[in-house]
Amino acid sequence: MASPIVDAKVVITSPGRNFVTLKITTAEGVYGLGDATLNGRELAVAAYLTEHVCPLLIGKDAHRIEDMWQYLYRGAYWRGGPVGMTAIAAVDVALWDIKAKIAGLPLYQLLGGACRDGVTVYGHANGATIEETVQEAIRYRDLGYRAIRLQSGVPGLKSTYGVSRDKMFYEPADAALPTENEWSTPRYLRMVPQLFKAARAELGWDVELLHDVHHRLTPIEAGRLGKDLEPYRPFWLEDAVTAEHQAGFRTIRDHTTTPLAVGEIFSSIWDCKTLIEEGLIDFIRATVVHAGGLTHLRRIAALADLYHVKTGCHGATDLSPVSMAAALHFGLSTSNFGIQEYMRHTPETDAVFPHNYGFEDGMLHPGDAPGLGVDLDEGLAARHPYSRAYLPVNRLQDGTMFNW
Ligand SMILES: O=C(O)C(=O)C[C@H](O)[C@H](O)CO
Ligand SMILES: [Mg+2]
Repeated sequence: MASPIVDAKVVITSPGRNFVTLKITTAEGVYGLGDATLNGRELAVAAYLTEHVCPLLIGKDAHRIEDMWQYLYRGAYWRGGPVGMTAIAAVDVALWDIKAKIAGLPLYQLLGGACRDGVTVYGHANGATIEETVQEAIRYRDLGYRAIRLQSGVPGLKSTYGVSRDKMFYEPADAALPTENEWSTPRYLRMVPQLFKAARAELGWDVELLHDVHHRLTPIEAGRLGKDLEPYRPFWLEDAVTAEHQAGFRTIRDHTTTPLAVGEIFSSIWDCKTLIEEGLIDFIRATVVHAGGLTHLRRIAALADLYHVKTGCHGATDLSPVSMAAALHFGLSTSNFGIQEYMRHTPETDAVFPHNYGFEDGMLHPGDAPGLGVDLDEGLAARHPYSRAYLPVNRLQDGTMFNW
């Protein structure tokens, strides 16, 4: 039985940070939500959806999710890219939400059912110094986290990626024009092994420790860091080199057994096909909102499974609760799930997006409400108008423009 789409609209709200949400409604009055947030470029996706995608949806059958995906991807001559793939993701997730609501089942049941008790997540411990970061990691462990990402300030640098004032709610998109960060690879490479040594001494070995390089090393520098960290058995080293320099991962692999993760900025399976097939990575971080939705992320995971690569989806605050819920339904039902990033949203964001998922004992569970289990309070959303916010840019200490 068909469920014709009668409305598709974009809601932009900023309860502390910007979010773009697509709401699709069917003739029966069932609606589904899809996240379309692309940090710092939100209005580009909003316009793409409103001007070029929403008109295509009206009258189409909401149940034909695969066909809709192919229509929007293959049917568009200009394929791929973060803006287009985020827009497709929003449609895709909203349609899965609708289908599961109509079926009266939590979405993970339609994706094959649970294959684990919950979705193990990692939290973010950070501090201005190694001591502060380790104290934060202890706090996260005491909150029940079994996996913790460690990011610390670097002596001699006035600011560093991953270190924030507010410890629970890290928000890098912090200004109406980009903040300028400062970077020194030698200073950083001296700090990280000391951080892991101190963390293992205090936390022991029962907790997984992760680290995000945030695209800042050359392959040989990353190989050196991976080797230096081996004694402390990190769960992964993330984005060790720029994501587009795929051959760089071969060099890193030649020098270290530290597991490698990449992919939060990937838009499609084509961005990670070689990395997966050639065994150059251990975790693929492609995420539901930026890689074409659940339909496409499941394809990526299926390819990765063949090569023993696990998922480790991006889950920063710029992925709205709609994306977090979709990631949890996906993680619960995907056999080669590895870990899920979990940066908590602020209470203001949670109020705009009331949701069913909950954290217990180091794991999130999406809950058993039909669909995604997330709603959008449009009245409240309207009280938080869009406010332009950029991610920072980064320069070396001599002023050279660098990767952020
Ligand atoms: O969460 C991570 O691993 C990140 O690297 C966070 C990103 O910088 C952030 O989501 C960019 O929008
Ligand atoms: Mg990252």
